[in-house]
Amino acid sequence: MITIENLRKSYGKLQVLQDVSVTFAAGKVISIIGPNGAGKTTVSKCILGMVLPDSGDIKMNGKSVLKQHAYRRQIGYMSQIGRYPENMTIRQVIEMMRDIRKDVKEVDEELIGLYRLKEMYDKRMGALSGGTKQKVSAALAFMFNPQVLILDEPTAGLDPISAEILKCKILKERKKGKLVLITSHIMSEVEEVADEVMCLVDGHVKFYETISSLKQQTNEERLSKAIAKIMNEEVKP
Ligand SMILES: Nc1ncnc2c1ncn2[C@@H]1O[C@H](COP(=O)(O)OP(=O)(O)OP(=O)(O)O)[C@@H](O)[C@H]1O
Repeated sequence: MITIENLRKSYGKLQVLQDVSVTFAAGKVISIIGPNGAGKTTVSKCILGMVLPDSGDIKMNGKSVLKQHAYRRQIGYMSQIGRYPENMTIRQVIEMMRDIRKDVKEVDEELIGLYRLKEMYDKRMGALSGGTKQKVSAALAFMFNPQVLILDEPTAGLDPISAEILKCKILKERKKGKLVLITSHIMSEVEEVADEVMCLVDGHVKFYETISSLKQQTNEERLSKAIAKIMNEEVKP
C-alpha cells in the first residue's frame, strides 16, 4: 500500500534519513521504533508531505505522492503534540474539520463517544489537559475513515483506560484492512497491537520483521528482550 524507495533527508549537515526503503502492506499495524532522533517522525512526515525528502520516492497504491495533495485525504494523522487554536472549543475544532472534509458522508464518531468528548464540547482547546487534547487528536485522526493511520506516540499522556480504548480502536480498524503506522517507545504496547516492527537507527532501517520472527530469532518471549538482544549484539566488538 505504501512503498518507500531510497528515501534521504538532511537538515543542514545532519543526515536524518539515509537510503530508507520499505513497503508497508494494507491490513497491518506496523510499529516504527528506534532511539530518540533516529528519524521516526521524519519518515511519517515525509509520507504526509509535511517534509519534502532530498531524494527517493514514496508511493501510495503505486502512485508517487511527492508534491501531491489529494492522497492526504486517505491518511489520518495523530501528531506527537497536537496544536490547536487556543480559543476554539472542542466543538468548533470538530465542526471545522467536518466542514473541511464535507466529502466524507459517514464520519466515525466512535472515539468521540468512548472518550465522552461531547460532555466537554464547550471547553476551549487552550484549557484542556494534555491527555484530553490527545483524545481530541485521536478522535480526529479516525473520524474520516482514512485508509492509512499514522499515529506518533499516540498513547503518550493518555490514562490507562483511554490508552486501552485507543489500542482496541487500532485493532478494529486493522480488521477493516487499514494500514496503521505507529511510532512508540513502549515495547509492551507495540507487542499488543503491532504485526511488524521497523527499527530505525541513525536514519537506517536496522530491521523490519514480524514480532514472532524477532522473538524466534532471539529465542526470547518478550519483544523488549528480543530487541535489547539485537541492539546489544550490534554494540559488541
Ligand atoms: N525541522 C527540523 N530542523 C532541523 N532538524 C530537525 C528538524 N526536524 C527533525 N530534526 C532532527 O532530525 C533528527 C530526527 O528527528 P525525528 O523527530 O525524526 O526523530 P524521532 O526518531 O522521531 O525521535 P523521537 O523518538 O525523539 O521522537 C533529530 O536529530 C532532530 O533534531
